[in-house]
Order: sequence, then C-alpha cells, then structure tokens
Amino acid sequence: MQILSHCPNGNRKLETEKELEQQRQMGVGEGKLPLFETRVRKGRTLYQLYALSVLLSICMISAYRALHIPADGEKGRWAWIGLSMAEFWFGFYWILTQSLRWNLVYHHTFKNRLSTRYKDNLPGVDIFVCTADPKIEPPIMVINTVLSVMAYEYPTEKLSVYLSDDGGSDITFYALLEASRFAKAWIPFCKKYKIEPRSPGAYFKEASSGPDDGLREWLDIKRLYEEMENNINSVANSGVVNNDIRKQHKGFSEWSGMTTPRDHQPIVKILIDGRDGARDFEGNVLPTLVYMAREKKQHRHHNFKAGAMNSLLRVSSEISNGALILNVDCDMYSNNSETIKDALCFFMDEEKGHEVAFIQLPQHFNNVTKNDLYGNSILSISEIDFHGLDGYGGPLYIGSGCYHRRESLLGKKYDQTHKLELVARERDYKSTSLDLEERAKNLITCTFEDNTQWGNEVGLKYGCPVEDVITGLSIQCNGWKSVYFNPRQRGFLGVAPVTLEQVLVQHKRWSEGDFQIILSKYSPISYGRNKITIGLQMGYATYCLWAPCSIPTLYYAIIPPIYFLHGISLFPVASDCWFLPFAYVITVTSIYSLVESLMVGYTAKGWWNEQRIWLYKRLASYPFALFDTALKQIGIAKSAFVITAKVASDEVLQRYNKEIIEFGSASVPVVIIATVAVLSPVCLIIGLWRLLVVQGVGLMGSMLTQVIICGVVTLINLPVYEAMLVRQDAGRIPTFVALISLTLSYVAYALPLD
Ligand SMILES: O=c1ccn([C@@H]2O[C@H](COP(=O)(O)OP(=O)(O)O[C@H]3O[C@H](CO)[C@@H](O)[C@H](O)[C@H]3O)[C@@H](O)[C@H]2O)c(=O)[nH]1
Ligand SMILES: [Mn+2]
Repeated sequence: MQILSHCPNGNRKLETEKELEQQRQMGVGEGKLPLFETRVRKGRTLYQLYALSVLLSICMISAYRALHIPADGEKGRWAWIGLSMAEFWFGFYWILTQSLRWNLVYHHTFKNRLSTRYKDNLPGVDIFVCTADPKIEPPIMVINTVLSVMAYEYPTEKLSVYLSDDGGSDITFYALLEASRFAKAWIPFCKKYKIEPRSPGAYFKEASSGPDDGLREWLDIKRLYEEMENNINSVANSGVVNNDIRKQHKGFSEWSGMTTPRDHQPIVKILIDGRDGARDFEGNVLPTLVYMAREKKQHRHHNFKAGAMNSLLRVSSEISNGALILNVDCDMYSNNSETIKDALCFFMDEEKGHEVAFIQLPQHFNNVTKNDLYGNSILSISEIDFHGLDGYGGPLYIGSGCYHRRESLLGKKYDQTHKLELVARERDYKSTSLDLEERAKNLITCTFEDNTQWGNEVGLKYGCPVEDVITGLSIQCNGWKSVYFNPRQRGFLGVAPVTLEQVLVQHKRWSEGDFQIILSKYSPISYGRNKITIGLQMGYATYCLWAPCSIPTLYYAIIPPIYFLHGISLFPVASDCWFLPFAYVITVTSIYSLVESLMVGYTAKGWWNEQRIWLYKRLASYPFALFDTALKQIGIAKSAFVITAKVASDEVLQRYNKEIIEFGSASVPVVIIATVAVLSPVCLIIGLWRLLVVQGVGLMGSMLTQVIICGVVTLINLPVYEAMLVRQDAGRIPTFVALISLTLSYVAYALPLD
C-alpha cells in the first residue's frame, strides 16, 4: 500500500510506509504531524486493465446490435431493438459504477496525537437519536442505543444526548428515565473495565462472564440491567404507564391530556443536566440527557426524520450547542467507544480539517445471517463503493452513523478564507433547566418553521424520502468535503430487516428517494456541475439510477426466455466471433463480482444470495419506486416514510436464522417475483424440447445465450419453487399466487410476438 499523506507544507506527496514510520518514530515536528493519513489502494493498474477490457466488449456488443438489426418484417425485430436499449443502459450504468472502483482510498487516524495536542480542549458533541414508534422500535432497544452513546470515551461534561420521539410516547419517556438512572452505574463501569460494546443489551448478550478483577461488580450491574429491562418491557407490553410510575417524574404530566401521539404539544425534558453537576456513582459528571417530542397536529405534515433532525438541531442549540453532531437511528448502537475521537482527528487536523463537513461511518448490522440471506450487509457498498467515493471528494451522508459540523449541516457555505475551527463553546450557565426547556419548546412548534428557510436552505432538506443523501449532496455542493471512515472495530451496529417484504419496502424508499434527487433541483448532474467532481457526480448517479435499472432488468429476465420458447434467437451464434464479447462480459464480470465479494467477507453462498436479492429488488421494488415517483411528479402522491420494522415474531426469526426466505404474503411484489421465476423454467423446458425434437440440435448454438439466461434465472429462483411447492410454513408462497403466476406466464407465452 502506498501512503498519500498530506504534509504540513500543503503538498500532498507520496511516501512509502517505511519513511513515514521513521518520521513518526523520530517524532519529527510532533504537534504539526497530521492527525490522519490517507492511503490509496494498490493494484489499480490491474483493475483498470480489467475495466478497459470490459468497456471494449460493451462497445462491441453495441456495435453488434447496431449492425445486425433484423430487417423490417423479420421475426424478433422489436425484441432486438429493446434488447439493444437494455444493453445500452447496462453498459452506460456500468461505466457510471466505475467511479466507485477507480480510486479507492482508506484513512487511518492518530488519536494519540489528538490527545497530546489538544488535551481536554475539545469541542462539545451533541448526539441525536431518532425514534418514531414504540411498537416498531421497542423502547428497550432505543435506550440501549442511548446508553451506548452516553458511554463514549469522551469528557462527559462535553457530551449531550438527545432522544427525539416522533412516537410521542410516555413509554419511551419512561424507558429513558430508567436509562438515566442506570447510566449512573453503567458509564463508570464501562470506563473502568474498558468494555465494548457499550450497549448493555448487546454487551450482556455477548459476554458470558465479567472481567476477572470485577466479577462482583459485573454481576451487580448485570442484575441492574435485567431489572431495568424487565421493567421497561413489562410497561411496553402492557401499553400503559401506571400511576405509581407517573409519580416518579413530573415529566409524565405532559401526557395527562394527550389523546393521540399525532396531536400533542411540544415536549422537552432535560433528564440529566450536565451543567448542574449531576454525577454517576463514582462521582464523575454525567452527560446531559434530553427527551424531545416536537409538536404534532393532525393535519400538519411533519417531514419525518428530516423534521425531527431539524427540531433536534434547534433544541440542542439552546441547551448545549455542541460544535459537533452525531446522528444515529434508534436501532444503531455504538459498537466502538472511540469514534468521536476518530472523527475529531479529521475535523481538527490543522491542514485539511477545516474543509470537512461530515464523517460518515459504515452501517453494519448485528443480525445478518452467515450467508446474508437478504444481502443486508451491503458490504460491496461499505467496503468498496464508499472508499471509491471518498477518492472523489467524499461519501454520501446516509443517515445513521454520521458526524457533522453543526454549521455545515445548518447550511453554511465553505469559505476558504475563513477557517471554521471546532472549539468548545460557552454553555448557558445562568438559565435553569426549566428556562431552557421552555425556550426549547418554542423552537419545535408546528408553526416555528413557517416562512423560514428550514428544510430548504437551512438544516436537513424536506420532501425527499432520503433526506440524508440529498442533504449531504447539498453540503458537498456548498464546497465542503466529507470523509468515509471505516474502522476495524465497527463503529455502529443496527437491525437489518428480516423478511423479503421489509427488504423490498426499505429499498423502495431508498431507490425512490435517490431517483427523486436526480429529478430535483439538487440533481448531482445539473446542480452538482462544477461544484463537485465528475467522479462524485457519477457516483451519486449510480445510486440515483437504481430505480430506472428495473426496466431493462425486467426486460432481460422476460423477453429472451419467451423468444427462446418460440425458437427465435436474439443473440449471436456461439461459433460467431460476435459471441465473444457477450461471453466475455458475462463471465468476467461475474467472476470479478464473486472474487470481490469473497474479498470483502462474503461466503460464496452469500454472493449468490446477493445476486438473487439484487434481481428481486430490480424486479419487485424499484418498479414501484419509479411508479410512485411518476405519481409524485404529476402531483397525485405525497412522500411517505415507511419505518423499517425492528422486531419480528419468533417463528419468522427462526426461519430467518435458518436462512429460509420469508415470502409470506400475496403482495404484488411476490406475484412479480413468482411470475418471472415460473416463466424461465417453463420456457427452458418447452424451448429445449422444441430445439431438440422439432428444430434440430444444430440450432443449439444460436440459442446458447438464451438457454444460459433461462438457466441462471431458474437456478437463482430455486427457493421460489421450494416456497411454492414444498414448504408448508407461513413464509411460503400462497398457492393462489403460484396459480396467478402460472396464468401470467401463460399469457406471456400466448401474446403475439413481433
Ligand atoms: O417520521 C419519522 C420516521 C422515521 N424516523 C426515524 O428515522 C430513522 C430511520 O428509519 P428506519 O425506518 O430505520 O429507516 P432505514 O431505512 O433503516 O434508515 C436509513 O435510511 C433513512 C433514509 O431513508 C435514513 O434516515 C436513516 O438514517 C438510514 O439509516 C429511525 O430511527 C426512525 O425512528 C423518525 O424519527 N421520524
Ligand atoms: Mn433502520
């Protein structure tokens, strides 16, 4: 690996690792040495040769299509033209994706240098946790996330944690109250024994025994945690907070007149006020802890997570006003208590830090099965793509696990002449907690944002189902850079969806949101022009164009099989030299993707599963994103945000752990998947019969590509046939869906071909 480190004199120069190590040992100019280094991945030439060879083949495929269009009246002319267009799209899309592979960079931080140089002179950090529904997002999970971030290795008086509750639930409030008490024992325990992860739930699930020198304490704290867990779960299960509990905190009075969580006054409760010296059991100051539920009115749109985040920005500016902001979803606990310091290494680097607006860490999940049944770990994105984007100005902001500079998130433009430093700010020590709460409440009423730039020029942007990506893009267009930091000890772990339907729904939101960005005024192509690098524009486009990829994929999965069934060839004969580029692209890109997947940690079966889910998303999730975007464009539909479920029944979980796909319902996506799945083997069998018995084996060569397509689609769909024909559990494909799909396949067969 080569090291591309930036030197104090402002030049970026290439050095070998050895030289840098020598420098480090000599302590040359300690105090000026960078707080992080950047490495470029080796072996680029090999990759570039591979990419060029694929590019060449893609061009040859297009040339073949253009030169051999069937004449007017000849069979398969329109199918041919359609295939040419689909291939052209795939080729074009493949070129875009090169931006994610061309120039991978990796960062390494020097936290020791940060500590020696800045000691305690560190900025305040405000951590925002968002939750929206106590049923879908159980309060015990939410507070585990809260506790994990309260226990960061960071001066506690500089740490403030805010929970935004869009569910407006007194059960969540109660859980947070319990957490504020438990924190007094938990935080000192974590720090004393340096335990990881600092989500107590996750920790006790993994740790079968405590530290040798603190077994007693470990047992005590485990018992405390279990008590709290029981209390919270029993309140959550009963659905009501009883009067005894209500008496414990005056904050519960906020719920006395509340009839529905969709209509209530603004609530801000400072449960721990770091200023007034609230202390843990060891006598250390506790981090500030705040509960917030913004005002809701039946007919007022609340802009989902973006609205919550903007409210958090304002409330926190009143209470702690940290210069740094960390945002996590309520299911994504911190799995590495050092990442604040890592983030600071980028922000506080004397040479480059002032350009950086946000540091995104990868999103990993702690419930992914061995062979990643639903392709949830998206490792090719977190281990490759984002390192590639980083080489062109920085990754996307993808929500959870992102550190922001407050100013850039608020919409400030980057100014080269005016370096913004991250410094500790004076907190308001004069006002009482009550004063702060009252002032903060006024900032989160429904009308507060009326006639302001909030949601537009200021804060997170409204109106897009992926508020994070569009906001990050506009920050980058404001001149800022971002950094992708992927530490060995994973920064955050969340909960990935465990049924096919949930996966498809989640991807519909993402692909729809991303597609809307490219159509919006913030399109990375037009708005981003001359503001971000071309590599980054291309990188954004790969995500923004997920949704339209569905059409050529549907076409490719349906048309070649049907034409095969009818004995019409749409590809060159295997003995023809035009066959070579097709064969080359298919084989080489598949091998490449397999090897890459194995390298980033997939099993071979995991790779195969990912191919399947990739197909299903394109067949049965992205088309709906396209459709809804069209409705939205003509003004019929409004944006929605379907929250991803974080709990599932034991039965569903059992199947998930056995890696059995949960089809489960007779939804339209399942019908599409089943139809495509049924079509391929039917075409394969009838087509082969026709070829072998009627037309003669000699024609096999002209049909080889179509046979392969049918074969691969059939193989990848084996779980579908099993779910239709063999399985008896509730996750199977209902019989009448199987019948519908058979009927639809027949219709596809009977349709007149061109
Ligand atoms: O009205 C809402 C809806 C959602 N949320 C919160 O937003 C977060 C993300 O929601 P989730 O259903 O878990 O969506 P995911 O698809 O898992 O989230 C990813 O994608 C979202 C954008 O679509 C980003 O906001 C997230 O940060 C990112 O992790 C959760 O903490 C929710 O509680 C709210 O606070 N208010
Ligand atoms: Mn989530």
